[in-house]
Amino acid sequence: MSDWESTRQLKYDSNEQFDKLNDPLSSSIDQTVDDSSEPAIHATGLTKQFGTTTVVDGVDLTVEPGTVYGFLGPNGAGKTTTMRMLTTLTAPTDGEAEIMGASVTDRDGVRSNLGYLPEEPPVFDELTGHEQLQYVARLRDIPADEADDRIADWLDRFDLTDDAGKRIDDYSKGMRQKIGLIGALLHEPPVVFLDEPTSGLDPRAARTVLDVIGELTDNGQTVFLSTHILSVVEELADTVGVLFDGELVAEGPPAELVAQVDADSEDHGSTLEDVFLAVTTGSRATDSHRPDPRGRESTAPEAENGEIATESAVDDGSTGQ
Ligand SMILES: Nc1ncnc2c1ncn2[C@@H]1O[C@H](COP(=O)(O)OP(=O)(O)OP(=O)(O)O)[C@@H](O)[C@H]1O
Repeated sequence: MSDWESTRQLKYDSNEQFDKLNDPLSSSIDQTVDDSSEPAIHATGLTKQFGTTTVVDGVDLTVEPGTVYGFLGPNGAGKTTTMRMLTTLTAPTDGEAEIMGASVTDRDGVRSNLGYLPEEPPVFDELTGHEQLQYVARLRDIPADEADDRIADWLDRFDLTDDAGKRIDDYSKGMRQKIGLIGALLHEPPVVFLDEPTSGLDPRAARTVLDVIGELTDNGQTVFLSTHILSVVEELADTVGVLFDGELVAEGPPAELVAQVDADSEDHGSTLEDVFLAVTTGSRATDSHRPDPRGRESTAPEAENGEIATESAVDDGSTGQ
């Protein structure tokens, strides 16, 4: 086991803005899943700085179509920031990323190919659940008849039919989460980004979400899944990426990562939790030569000061829109 030190744990208010996620410009309907060999998600050197603080640092990743990519990392590692760059909600400071071959700087080209469920579901409290989904369907240019059918099916699937006429203001956290998830999937996007999709859900609803993710990939859709629930990743992910202090410090099929930790510790019976603990202990600032499970030696720069950027340096998310 390594001697890496404990990681810094920085938090911030990451409320998303509904109109940025469901923008009328992002017209989309019946996206045809691209069956070419083009990656669904491809990023090279993806970097984000807030002021002088680098929170995502040169991330390279490739996600093949029809697979689940499990995105792990400690609180404050940069997962949400990475997802916001990949979903065009914030502009990279450096590096490039493509979704289904379209650059994330090409907002219209990308947004039609993706669905995103952020940590805070983008819903209007004053609408009913049904109205909210109709609104999303209109933004996504889904024909009314088709939208009605899809909405009815999803509401039924998530046990929301009887509550669909109630204002979202009166919904529980889990009900809001379900509406947010349906909104992300309604236009059947080729690539879906899910940030803690089972958050607040009861076991039955959480199981439905996991089943749905399996069905999405069966259908050729790609799922980029950020969660702290390792059993979900173990069950679903074809590839796991672990982000730590803004760097992708481990990546591979779960079984391979586990086998590597087994080998390193000369132990058996390691789990994904052991992988997580092994690669996220210590700090990037002090471990410029920590072992890299992807076979690279870290080229981590000197210590960031670890401070949260000042207000003036905060990205308000308006960039890249
Ligand atoms: N707009 C912003 N301005 C300044 N700093 C920010 C901003 N957004 C994020 N950060 C900082 O970037 C770092 C990464 O945050 P991010 O939300 O991406 O982490 P995370 O891995 O998603 O964390 P969690 O698991 O807790 O959700 C944190 O230190 C956070 O304080």
